[in-house]
Amino acid sequence: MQPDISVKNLNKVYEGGFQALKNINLEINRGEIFALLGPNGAGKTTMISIICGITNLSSGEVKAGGYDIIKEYRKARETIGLVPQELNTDSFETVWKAVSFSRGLFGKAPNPAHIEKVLRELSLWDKRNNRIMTLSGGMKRRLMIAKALSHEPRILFLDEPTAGVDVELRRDMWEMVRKLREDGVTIILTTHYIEEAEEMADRIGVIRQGEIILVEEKSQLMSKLGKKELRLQLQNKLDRIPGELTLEPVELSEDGYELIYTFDSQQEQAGVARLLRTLGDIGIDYRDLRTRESSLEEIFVGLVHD
Ligand SMILES: Nc1ncnc2c1ncn2[C@@H]1O[C@H](COP(=O)(O)OP(=O)(O)OP(=O)(O)O)[C@@H](O)[C@H]1O
Repeated sequence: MQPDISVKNLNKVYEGGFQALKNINLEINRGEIFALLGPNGAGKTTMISIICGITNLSSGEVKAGGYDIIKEYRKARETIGLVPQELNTDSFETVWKAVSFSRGLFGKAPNPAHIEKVLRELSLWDKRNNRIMTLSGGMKRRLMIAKALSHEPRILFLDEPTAGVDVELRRDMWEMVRKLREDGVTIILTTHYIEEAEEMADRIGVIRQGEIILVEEKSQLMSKLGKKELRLQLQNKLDRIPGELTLEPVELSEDGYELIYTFDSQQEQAGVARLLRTLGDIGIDYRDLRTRESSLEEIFVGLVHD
């Protein structure tokens, strides 16, 4: 199957000589939710802007919906809806007019039924005759999405979609993005909230200093790079790790009441069984035991700050 977005050997050098993107290769499949993670200044917005035709590329080839973004700009652009970071929507216009106008910009014939559907899905239907300036911040954000969806794009870019929104709206937006995916829309989002990627993404790409350093299915990423931790609360305090355990990846908590055993998520559980057996053999009792898996956040921090 042809990917919805295809980026080949993409480079971006800004005027002044700063290279913001270095030989990016990436394919995004139809109907997936792809999260692009990276620290500030890594190149996320630059990449999105190039794919959407807002910024020129320096070299390489980019296709959206199968169309070359330079040679077939209009067709490529038509396949894309972009929800930018900035909310630049303070106006006297009504919600309905603003969304209808956005559709017109793409040269598409009016389709009130589609606009109604979009407004209803984004819980903006009741506000359709309200002026934009009277909307709350959260509603303005929904409006940005409605505008991006007005021309029925098959690809939706969300640049930091939930930055600064409250928890409830964030959950609503996640729900909405999932619904869009069910409708077959391909979704690419950049986010600083690792939780967002963890919750929603099918695949995750990590970008650092203009380079894609990893692209992986979320589940594989978690199991490949994730760590598990077993914490044993001891019946009696230990002053140091017993000699029988020195070869194991075990640490003792500062207060001496907890043994912490760390192992790879993929590793089989034999190590745990061996540890518990050894503890039994040398007479160390424990009151409780807990396991914990590392979060995507810990994996991400490990990747970008080494
Ligand atoms: N017009 C420009 N001219 C020169 N350098 C630029 C320009 N725009 C961006 N840059 C630089 O390119 C790099 C990538 O910026 P970009 O905005 O793509 O990062 P980002 O990953 O989106 O960051 P953030 O998460 O902070 O939005 C940064 O070092 C930035 O300073």
